Amino acid sequence: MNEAVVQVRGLRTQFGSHVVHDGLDLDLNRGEILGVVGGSGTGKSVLLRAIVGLDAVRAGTIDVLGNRIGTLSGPDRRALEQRWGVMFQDGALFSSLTVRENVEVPLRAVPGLTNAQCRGLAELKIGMAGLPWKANDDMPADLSGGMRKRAGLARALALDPEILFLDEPTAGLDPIGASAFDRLIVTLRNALNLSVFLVTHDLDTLHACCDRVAVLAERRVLTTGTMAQMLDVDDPWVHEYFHGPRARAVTGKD
Ligand SMILES: Nc1ncnc2c1ncn2[C@@H]1O[C@H](COP(=O)(O)OP(=O)(O)OP(=O)(O)O)[C@@H](O)[C@H]1O
Repeated sequence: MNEAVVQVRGLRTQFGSHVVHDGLDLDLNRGEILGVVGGSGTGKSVLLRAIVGLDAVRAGTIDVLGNRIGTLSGPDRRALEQRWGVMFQDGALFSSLTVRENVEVPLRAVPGLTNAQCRGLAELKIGMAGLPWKANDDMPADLSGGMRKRAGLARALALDPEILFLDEPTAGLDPIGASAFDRLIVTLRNALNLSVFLVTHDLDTLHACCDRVAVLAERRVLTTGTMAQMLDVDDPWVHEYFHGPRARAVTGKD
């Protein structure tokens, strides 16, 4: 029996008169890597931001690890935030802090951790994200795009989260860097028993990482299933996406 660590029901989000989601339902099950795909502007990032409480919800409910988003007291909300990590598309690092200091930011909010413990834990997470120790003292501006993403991942892992939210983790990476990042996501999921909500356009990432895919279209989740199941979905966008030339290049099938 699947345990949903994220459960979205009847979600409606909108900015002014622009409705992004309407009646959207989605589950992220414990231990799975769920790929969230959809055309540009279908609301993948807004969905991620709504789940972690950064974008307002007009209707519907979002439960994360049994807690209803939008109803929690300050301390409960902060306690819940410590159980997830978010890696935004550009890494969202503080430009005036070193990589280690960036990763220390969430650790500093934990009562009882000494400076030395924060430092040690930050260095551990930076190593887990696949960065060399030399990167600890680098400023974000000194890093390549791929290294910045790994630094953002290290920060997302800082508090030993149960859920990892990744917004287009391989966007802008060269194919070798992207496939290394894909492998890292799977390795970390397996080692840390993470549940992963992964927004992506990258078909290679879907194939390499994802147990299930959710397709966003028409303001809701149009379909969910395995990559194999996506091949049989009778919808023009889904068909083009999973059977188009780029999909054939990934699978090697005509
Ligand atoms: N803060 C905001 N204010 C107004 N409109 C917004 C805001 N954030 C997002 N939107 C709009 O919501 C829609 C969905 O945006 P979102 O970034 O979630 O799309 P996406 O599916 O992630 O797109 P892409 O694949 O291009 O990154 C877009 O039309 C966008 O312009």
